[in-house]
Amino acid sequence: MTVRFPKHLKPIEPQGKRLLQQERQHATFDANDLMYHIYGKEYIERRDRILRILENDPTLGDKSHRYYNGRAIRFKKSLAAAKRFAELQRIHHWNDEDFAVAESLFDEASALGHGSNVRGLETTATYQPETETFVLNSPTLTSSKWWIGGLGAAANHAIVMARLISLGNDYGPHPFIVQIRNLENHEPLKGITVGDIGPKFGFNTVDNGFILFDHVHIPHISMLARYSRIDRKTGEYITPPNSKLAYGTMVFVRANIVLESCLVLARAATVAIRYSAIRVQGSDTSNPKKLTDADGTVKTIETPVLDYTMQQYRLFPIIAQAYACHFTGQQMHRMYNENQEKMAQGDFSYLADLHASSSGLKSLTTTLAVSAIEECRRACGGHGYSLFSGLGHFYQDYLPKATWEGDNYLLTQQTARYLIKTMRSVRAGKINSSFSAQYLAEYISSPQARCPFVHIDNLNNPESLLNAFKFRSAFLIDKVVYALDTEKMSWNDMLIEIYRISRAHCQLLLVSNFILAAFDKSDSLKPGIAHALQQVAILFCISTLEQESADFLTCGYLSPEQVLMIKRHLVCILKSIRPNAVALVDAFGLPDYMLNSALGENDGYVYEKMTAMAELEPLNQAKVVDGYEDFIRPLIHNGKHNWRIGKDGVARL
Ligand SMILES: Cc1cc2nc3c(=O)[nH]c(=O)nc-3n(C[C@H](O)[C@H](O)[C@H](O)COP(=O)(O)OP(=O)(O)OC[C@H]3O[C@@H](n4cnc5c(N)ncnc54)[C@H](O)[C@@H]3O)c2cc1C
Repeated sequence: MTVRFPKHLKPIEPQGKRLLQQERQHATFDANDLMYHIYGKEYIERRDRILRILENDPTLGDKSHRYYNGRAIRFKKSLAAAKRFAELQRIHHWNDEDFAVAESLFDEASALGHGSNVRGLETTATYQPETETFVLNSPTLTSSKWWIGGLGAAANHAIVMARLISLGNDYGPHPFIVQIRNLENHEPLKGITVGDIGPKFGFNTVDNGFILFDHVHIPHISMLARYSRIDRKTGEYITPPNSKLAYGTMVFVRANIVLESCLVLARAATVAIRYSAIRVQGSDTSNPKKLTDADGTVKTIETPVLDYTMQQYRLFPIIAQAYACHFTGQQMHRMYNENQEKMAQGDFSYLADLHASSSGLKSLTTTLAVSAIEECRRACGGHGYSLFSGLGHFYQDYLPKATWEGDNYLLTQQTARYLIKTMRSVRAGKINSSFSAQYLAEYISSPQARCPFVHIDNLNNPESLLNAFKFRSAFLIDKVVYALDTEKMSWNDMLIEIYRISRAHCQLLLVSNFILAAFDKSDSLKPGIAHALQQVAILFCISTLEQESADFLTCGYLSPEQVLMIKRHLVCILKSIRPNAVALVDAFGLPDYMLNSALGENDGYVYEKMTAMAELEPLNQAKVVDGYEDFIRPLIHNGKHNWRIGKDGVARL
């Protein structure tokens, strides 16, 4: 006997499906048009083709088990999923892009899906010309590699970063590919201590591992030697043609992280916006909600929480951030490709700017995405805390993005170092064509500039908004340069400001790319879409301005009156975006299979899905819980002298 909800009960009217339909009817543009614009037809066709395969697959089709199982079962299922992915790749001839799309749709980190790149500080790889082997050794407990994805239980090989030592010289960290387990029985090879690091906040379907090496010999060919190598016979170190080449790859990885941040922001926003359109609470007496029935009668209903300005203030900027990250990620990919072409011709002039910006953008966009998931969870009220919201595991698994691929605070130092250097060059009269050098030069030529906003309409001018962000960033950089060079402050004393200048520069990049995509190319867009995107771009600028108003006031570019005007205008923009809120998240085109959320799915059957999922809860698979006889009954029956139980089971005094 299991716990079941009475089948005849329905949610109170109006139901979620109708409310979402009404939202969609009121939008000023077609969400599909915008979806095709942002992703392109080819991507959507590819995604839909792969989605059909995944949804119908016996191993990958059903994600419901994720909510009810502990680590051991989920880990085993993730191994099965990884195996199935490999089979599907073979069966359907998926290329790398297909595979990446499939992984993003399945959306659960899996043991086999993650290679590991190991940062080694103390581990050494000492070359022995006489045996033509490197000797891998971990001299201390702290040299143990930790956190390596897929290593704990599954991997047979690892890429190990170790300090390369040859002929008595230490050449610093280099990568080696090392077999770690026996391919017959999966036991660790001699001299290798390897295992799982234990449970984590999230990401528990991945076996992050530790490893130690005790004088393990690996052949000469194990060293990954694209850029630098060791002569097999003599042990001589042969240096890379250009040490900067590896930075190009980092830019590529970070461009993908920015695009992924878009997906994360979009996913959290989709759940929270759709649910907020369905969730009704109280009534906005100044503007009661009306709903038109099929027969034309107009009824007043409770207010969907999405109509409350505070909900809009919390959620609409997240939609805007998602679009900003999308256009910036695309722009980074374009610049990465351009840079690769230039580097192939020996021109490295783009690289420093691109690398610095990519570091700061990784930090900013993943920080935005982490806080957006939590904000969206809270915006869903109590149900946001249920795993059925689809936000819980998603949040837990996304959190480490703020730490890996460069800790988000540490990374900003790379960006700031470049910006500081560029400011010094520009002050010395050396101005190049990079975006950074250009806006720093503008500031130096006019450090007393003030914002020209006098009327609320001026706040819709993208050019003026962009100038405000340029001025604020340049001002902050200039002040840090002054503090370091003239006041002789230490780098450590300036770390807080250093973080701020990276943040300011990267917010400027997001603003600039979004404005470019929404305004400069608007001729190629359908008018409805262009207008909607432009509103969202303005919202992004204004809400960021409002959040960072302390900086804009400090630099003197904005006056307190202008900041007040911005705050008031923000409420107007929220109102103007309100009719398009659901369409704007629909345009992200995230399939239900990926959202895996009772609150956020496309059809709006929130309460039906919550109850159906509650029925699957293991505790509900019996009407009387396991443990009743041992732990609950003795407690209750302790006081039995005070009461009696009737035949109907009802207690009476
Ligand atoms: C889920 C997960 C999976 C991972 N998977 C892998 C993997 O597959 N392969 C792999 O190699 N690694 C992996 N890692 C490790 C990850 O890359 C590192 O944890 C990350 O780079 C941060 O380094 P750390 O832990 O040494 O932090 P630390 O450098 O010790 O940082 C601790 C704190 O000190 C601050 N700090 C450190 N140095 C400075 C400084 N110079 N100035 C100012 N502040 C500073 C940081 O901002 C941070 O707040 C994974 C981590 C996690 C959480």
